[in-house]
Parts: sequence; structure tokens; C-alpha cells
Amino acid sequence: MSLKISISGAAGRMGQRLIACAAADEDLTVVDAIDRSEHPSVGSDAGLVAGSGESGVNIGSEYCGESEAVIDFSTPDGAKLAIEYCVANKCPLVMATTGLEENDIAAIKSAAETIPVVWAPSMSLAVNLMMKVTEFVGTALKDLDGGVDVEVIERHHRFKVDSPSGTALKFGQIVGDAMGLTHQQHGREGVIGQRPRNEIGYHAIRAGDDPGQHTILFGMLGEKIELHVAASNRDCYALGALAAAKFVAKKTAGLYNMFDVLGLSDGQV
Ligand SMILES: NC(=O)C1=CN([C@@H]2O[C@H](COP(=O)(O)OP(=O)(O)OC[C@H]3O[C@@H](n4cnc5c(N)ncnc54)[C@H](OP(=O)(O)O)[C@@H]3O)[C@@H](O)[C@H]2O)C=CC1
Ligand SMILES: O=C(O)C1=N[C@H](C(=O)O)C[C@H](O)C1
Repeated sequence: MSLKISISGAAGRMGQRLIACAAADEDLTVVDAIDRSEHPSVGSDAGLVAGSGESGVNIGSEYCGESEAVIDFSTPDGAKLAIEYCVANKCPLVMATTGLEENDIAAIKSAAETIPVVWAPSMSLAVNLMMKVTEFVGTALKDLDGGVDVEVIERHHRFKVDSPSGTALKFGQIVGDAMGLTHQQHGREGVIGQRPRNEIGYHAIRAGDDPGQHTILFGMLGEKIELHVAASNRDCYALGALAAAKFVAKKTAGLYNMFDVLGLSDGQV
């Protein structure tokens, strides 16, 4: 039986790759391609917009009510509407949108009390594996004599609106928890003095059409480690999200992440 899914943000960069990748998966059927009601692609066939051939589903702003999982790659406004729909219709949700405010995050956590939700800033296998490696390295270097300076450097396409990326913030949270680093420093300018020991530096580069790269730099006295992960295209995120939809559709209410989907949670690896 094919799983019926809805894509929120269907006309966007990620939405188009989700439509295309889902069309190539016989275990999935897209029943809704949702976007902003004023979007110029509303009324057009989602597969034709995505360049993957006619799908028979037009982009629209209303859910048909048949969905067994919603995947949201849109905006904070789109995410809010997706959460509201899923809660009202008891529909499992995959939340991938970043740049969310505290109230949006509270809404995700509240939704997870009644429906299953997978929430992660990156659906990529490689990124999630590197989060585990980052935690390992951070823990190993926590008490090193001379100290360790952690910098998180991310690169994305010029169209990205939130910074630093949701993934960079997650890397920072992981390494901060592992090493007891409490201060977040976003860029540096001017005569600001020597680098404090307790900070994580974040640097967001925006250039061209880069689908996403993250580097975690551990700077020591005499040597350094740089962990680097890079997307070649957006399909790593799209395929991860489709796997998350299959996972979440079988779950009971609760908050899950990509470690759960990929079998990387504590005790599983
Ligand atoms: N977790 C992950 O693995 C990944 C997460 N992302 C995140 O996904 C989000 C989308 O990225 P991307 O595809 O590049 O962005 P785009 O801007 O290309 O796509 C977003 C789409 O959502 C639409 N939209 C706006 N409002 C609504 C609404 N109310 N309901 C439904 N759709 C709406 C936009 O329309 P309009 O253009 O008219 O505003 C646009 O078509 C970002 O937050 C990004 O950071 C991206 C890649 C991977
Ligand atoms: O906007 C993007 O493109 C991406 N956004 C996500 C983020 O903010 O972490 C994930 C990925 O890096 C691509």
C-alpha cells in the first residue's frame, strides 16, 4: 500500500525536489502540493513545476483531507498552518522548516503531545552522522589543557533567509552541551579583545547556489580538527524527509528526530 503524503512549500526549491523524489518512489503517493495561496504556481501541476513530469496534483492552498503524513519545507507561516492542519486532523508531521521563533517551537512541542512529529533542521544522513561525530570529538576534547576554540562555519545559497542555518545552531547546541560552552558569538568585528574560552563562534556565508555546507572547527594550541559536511544537491534532504514520512506514519504521538529515523539514537549506535 502506497503512503499518501502532502508536501507543504511544494513550489519552493525543496518542495520541487520532494515532488520529484516522491514520484520516483512507488511506496509514496502525493495527494496535496500545498503552497501560499497567492503563489504564482497555484493551479499548476506540481510535477510540471518540479520538472519531473505531470503528476495529476495541482499546487493549491487547501489540504484534501486524505493525507497520512504532511512534510513541511516552507516558511514559519507555512509551518504554523501545517501544524494546525495536522493537529486538527490527527495527521503525522515531518517538520523541516528552519528560522522558527520560540512560539513556533512551542507549537511543535505541543502538537507532539497529540500526533507523531519528526522535527529536525537537517534531514540529511551525512549531516546527522556528523552531529554524532561532533558530539564524540567535543566530549573527548572537553577538558584539554590549553583549551579548545569551537567555531561553526556554514555556507548556503544567496536566497536563504535565515541565519545562521538551523543546522549550524543544532551543531552548536550539541557541541555546547558536550563541552560546557555557554556563549554564542555571531561573527566578530572591531577591537573586541582576546577570544573568551566559553564561546562558540558562528559564521554564516551566503554565496551563489550552494545547497549547504557545515564545518565545525576545533582549534587547539599546535593542531586543529575541522569536521566538514557538504550537500552536492538538495536530494539528501528530500530523501531523508521522505524516509521520515514513512517512519512517522507508523508512530504514536511524540517528538522524534532524524536520529530516530536513521537509527542513530543513543543505544542504537
Ligand atoms: N530540514 C532540512 O533538511 C532542510 C530544511 N530547509 C528549510 O526548508 C525551508 C524551505 O527552504 P527552500 O525550499 O529553500 O525555500 P523556498 O523559499 O524555495 O520554498 C518555500 C516555499 O514555501 C512557500 N510558502 C510560503 N508561505 C507558505 C504557506 N503559508 N504555506 C505553504 N507554503 C508557503 C513559499 O512561497 P513564496 O515563495 O511565495 O513565499 C515557497 O514556495 C527553509 O526554512 C529551509 O531552511 C531546507 C533544506 C533542508
Ligand atoms: O535553506 C537551506 O537551503 C537549508 N536549510 C537548512 C538549515 O537551515 O539548516 C538545512 C540545509 O542546510 C539547507
